[in-house]
Amino acid sequence: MLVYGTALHSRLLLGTALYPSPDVLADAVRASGTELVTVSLRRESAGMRAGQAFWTLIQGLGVRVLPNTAGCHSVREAVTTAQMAREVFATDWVKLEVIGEGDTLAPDVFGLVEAARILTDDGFKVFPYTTEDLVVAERLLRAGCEVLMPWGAPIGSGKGLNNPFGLRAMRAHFPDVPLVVDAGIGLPSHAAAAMELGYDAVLINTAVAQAGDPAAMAHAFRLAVEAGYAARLADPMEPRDMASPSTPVLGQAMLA
Ligand SMILES: CC(=O)[C@@H](O)[C@H](O)COP(=O)(O)O
Repeated sequence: MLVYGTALHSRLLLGTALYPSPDVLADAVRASGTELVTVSLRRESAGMRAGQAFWTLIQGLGVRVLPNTAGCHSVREAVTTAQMAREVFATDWVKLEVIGEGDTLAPDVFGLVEAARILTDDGFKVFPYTTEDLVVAERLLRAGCEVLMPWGAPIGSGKGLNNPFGLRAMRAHFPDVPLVVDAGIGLPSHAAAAMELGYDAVLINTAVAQAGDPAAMAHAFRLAVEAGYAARLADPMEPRDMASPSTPVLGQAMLA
């Protein structure tokens, strides 16, 4: 996947929150084969000591970092958090979340577009966490975003792809824009389904971090993402309503 001029070979993006320990997180990152992990500035700056240890751990893993504005509920908060993250993590990439509603953690798409415009004008490479709404998607592209990250389902829900039709429409409408399903994926089969729809990558946190064996689950997601991507490249058959014999019969059997 080429995003903001950078080639990412792994199509699995991993969140770094909610792991039972730093060692488990490190094992999961390695098992996932990811090249890009998202980190929350708010979490890392909560305790200076812990923040520094976490940052040292991430740097040792040799992966690229995508700071996020998780937990921000206003444009101002998201923009300020992104600007601080740029200093702390020394990158102009930012996963932009502007949360609009507490029960579903649905994005505030109006605030998202506004914040995306401010940040791209300020030189950021914005990865917006959005819905599958095509109008919002157009506005985000016009605001300077070169990648879109629609939700699969609410963050942390593990529900999978709530609206495969909407995600399919988004893929068809933006054939050349890198698209990443972000949030709500609970199982490797959900990730494979996203890739089979033609998505370029998936971003997963909770389903790996909260698994009984996060490293094993990270490996399972890695395989699923590769399988789904390979299936998409292999041009899957179209489903049909009626049966179609898979063993065509020509002529009649010669029975004595
Ligand atoms: C960490 C992060 O970026 C999350 O906000 C992201 O949306 C992942 O969601 P899940 O935890 O549902 O995988």
